[in-house]
Amino acid sequence: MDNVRKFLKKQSKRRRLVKHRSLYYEPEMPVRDGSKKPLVAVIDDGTKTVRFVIYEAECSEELASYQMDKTEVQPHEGWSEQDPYEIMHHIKLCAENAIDQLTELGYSKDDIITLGITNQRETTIAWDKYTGEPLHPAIAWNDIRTDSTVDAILAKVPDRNKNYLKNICGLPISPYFSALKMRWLKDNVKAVRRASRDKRLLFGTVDSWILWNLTGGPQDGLHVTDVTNASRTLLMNLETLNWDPVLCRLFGIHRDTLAEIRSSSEVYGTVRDGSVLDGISISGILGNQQSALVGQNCLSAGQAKNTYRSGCFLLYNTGTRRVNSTHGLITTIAYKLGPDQPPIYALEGSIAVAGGAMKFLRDNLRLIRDVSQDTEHIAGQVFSTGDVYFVPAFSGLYAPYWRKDARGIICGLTAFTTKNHIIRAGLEAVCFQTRDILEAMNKDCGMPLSKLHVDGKMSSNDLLMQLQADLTGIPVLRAQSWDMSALGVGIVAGHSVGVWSCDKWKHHATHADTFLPTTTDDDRDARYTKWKMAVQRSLGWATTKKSITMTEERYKLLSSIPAALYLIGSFTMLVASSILNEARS
Ligand SMILES: Nc1ncnc2c1ncn2[C@@H]1O[C@H](COP(=O)(O)OP(=O)(O)O)[C@@H](O)[C@H]1O
Ligand SMILES: O=P(O)(O)OC[C@H](O)CO
Repeated sequence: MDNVRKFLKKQSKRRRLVKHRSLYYEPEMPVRDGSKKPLVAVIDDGTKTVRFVIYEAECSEELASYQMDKTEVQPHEGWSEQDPYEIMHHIKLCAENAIDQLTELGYSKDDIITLGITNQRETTIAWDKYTGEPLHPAIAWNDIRTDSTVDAILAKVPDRNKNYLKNICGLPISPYFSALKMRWLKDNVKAVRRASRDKRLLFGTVDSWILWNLTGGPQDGLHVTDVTNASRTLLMNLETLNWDPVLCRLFGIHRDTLAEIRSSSEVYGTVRDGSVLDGISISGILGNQQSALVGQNCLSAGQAKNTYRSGCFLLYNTGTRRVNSTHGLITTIAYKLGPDQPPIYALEGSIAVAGGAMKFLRDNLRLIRDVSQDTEHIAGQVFSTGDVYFVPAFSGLYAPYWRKDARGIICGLTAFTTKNHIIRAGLEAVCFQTRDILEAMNKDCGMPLSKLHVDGKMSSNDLLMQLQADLTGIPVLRAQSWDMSALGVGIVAGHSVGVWSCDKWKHHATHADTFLPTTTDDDRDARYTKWKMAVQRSLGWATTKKSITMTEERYKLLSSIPAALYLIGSFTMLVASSILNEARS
C-alpha cells in the first residue's frame, strides 16, 4: 500500500504541527451465547470522522469499533478539502485497532467474512491510475468553490433552468454534486488536465477511491462505484443506471475517467493491499444516508428517516416508483440489493448545516465549550428563543430552496437576547429545515408522513428531539443507536454473501424512544411562518458584491506586515541619519 506509506512519511514530518485526536469507544458488549457467528466489518468514511465497525451477522450490536477524526482544510472562504491519503491511513489504523478489540473477545480477523463501505457522498477525488497519486485534495460535498462553474453550465441550458436535468438524473444543477467538482478540477488544476490528456485520469467519489486502493490500487485496483453514490454525481441516468452520454458531454467528463456502476450488494472483489484486511471480500457499498435508511429498517415504500449529523438528510423510500419532485426535493437511488434486483428509489431532502451550526457556535462565536454536553443544558435554560431565528445558510441553502446565493443570518435580536436564545435558535433551525423538507415531501407524495424515524449523533439531544416533534406535529422515533449508517451497509454486505438477511431485517424494531408533540397547530404554524420570513431575508446575500472577502482580508493583513516593516525601517533609518548628521555638525 504505497499511498499509505507515503502518507505516513508525510505525517511523521507534520507530526509536530498537526495533532490528530483519536477517539476510542468501548462498545457495550452484547450478551454472548457461546456460539460464534460470522462477522461483518464496515468502513464508514464520514465528513469529519473515519470509523471501522465490526458486527456479528444478524445482530444489530457492535462487537468492536474504532474512530478517528479527519483533518478538514479550508484554504479559502467556502472551500473544504480533505486528504485522500489520510482517509486510507485512518481506515488502516481504525481496522487494526478494532481487530485488536476482537482478539480480546476471543475472535480473530479470520472470523470477518466480508466488508462493507459507506461514505460521505458527492466528495470528489481525481487520481492518476498508474501511480495512484491524488492530483488534488478531495473536494468535499459542502465546498462551494464551483459557484461560477455552475453559472457556466446554467448558461448552456434553456432559461438557465437549474432543474433542467432533473428528469434524467433527479438532481438540480448545484455546487453540491460531483460533476461540478470534476469540471472545476479539469478547468483549474494543471495536473488533472495533463492526466486527462495522457489518459491517466480517474475520477471517483470516496467509495471508489477506497475500493480502488483496497483492491490493489495501480496494480489492477477495481474502479467501481455503487448506484447510490453514482446517483449523486449529476452524471447517472436514473432509468438506465449508467453514465448518461448527454450529461457527460454537458459537463465535459469523459466516460473512461468514471468508475463502473454496480449494485449496492454484490461481491466486488477482495482486499489486496497488504493490510490487516487482506483477503477479506468486499460485498456492499452505500452512500451514508442511504445506508442509514437501511439501518433504520426503512425498507418498504412510504417509510422515511432523518439523520442528524454535520448536515441533515431526510430520505423517503418510494419503492420501485421513481417520484419526480416538483417541490425542491431530489430523486436518488435508495439501494439496489444485487445485480439482478430492481433499484429502489427515494426522495431526499438535503440540509447542508445541522450539527455544523453547533460547531459554528462553539468554534467561531465561542458560545459553547462542548457541543454534546453544553448545548442541551444551555438552550434548556430558556423556554423559547425570544423570537430569535437563526438561518445557518453558510454555504447557501439546499433543499427545498437550492439557493447558492443565501448566507447565514441571526435575526430578531433585542437587548434581552442572550446566548441561550441563540443556541436554542440554532437547534430550532434544524427542526424548521426538517419541516421545510417534510412539507415538500408531503406535497410530492400526497400522503403526509405520520412519524419520523431519526438517528445521527445530534439526535442524542433530547431537547432537539422534543423541539422536532413540537415543530412538525408528528411523533419522533429515535433509533436504538445513533450510528445507523455503518449498520445499514453491514446488513447489505452480509446480505450479498448470505449471512445477514434484509428480509429478516424488515421485521426488526429499531427505535428506542418516542417524542410526542406538545404544541398546538396554531403555535407551531405561527413559529414556522416567522421561520419562512427569516429564510427570505437570507436569500440573495451572496449575489451582492462583497466589500472584501475573508480570504482577501487575511491576505491584506499578511501583506500589510511587510509594508509596515518597510515603513518602520525607513523611518528608523531617517531618524538615525539625522542623529548622525547632528553629531557630525
Ligand atoms: N448533543 C448534541 N447536541 C447538539 N449537537 C450535537 C450533539 N452531539 C453532536 N452534535 C453535532 O452533531 C454533529 C455530529 O457529527 P458527526 O456524527 O461527528 O458526523 P459528521 O461530521 O461525519 O457528519 C456535529 O456537528 C456536532 O456539532
Ligand atoms: O458525513 P456526513 O454525515 O456529514 O454525510 C454527508 C453526506 O453524505 C453528504 O451528502
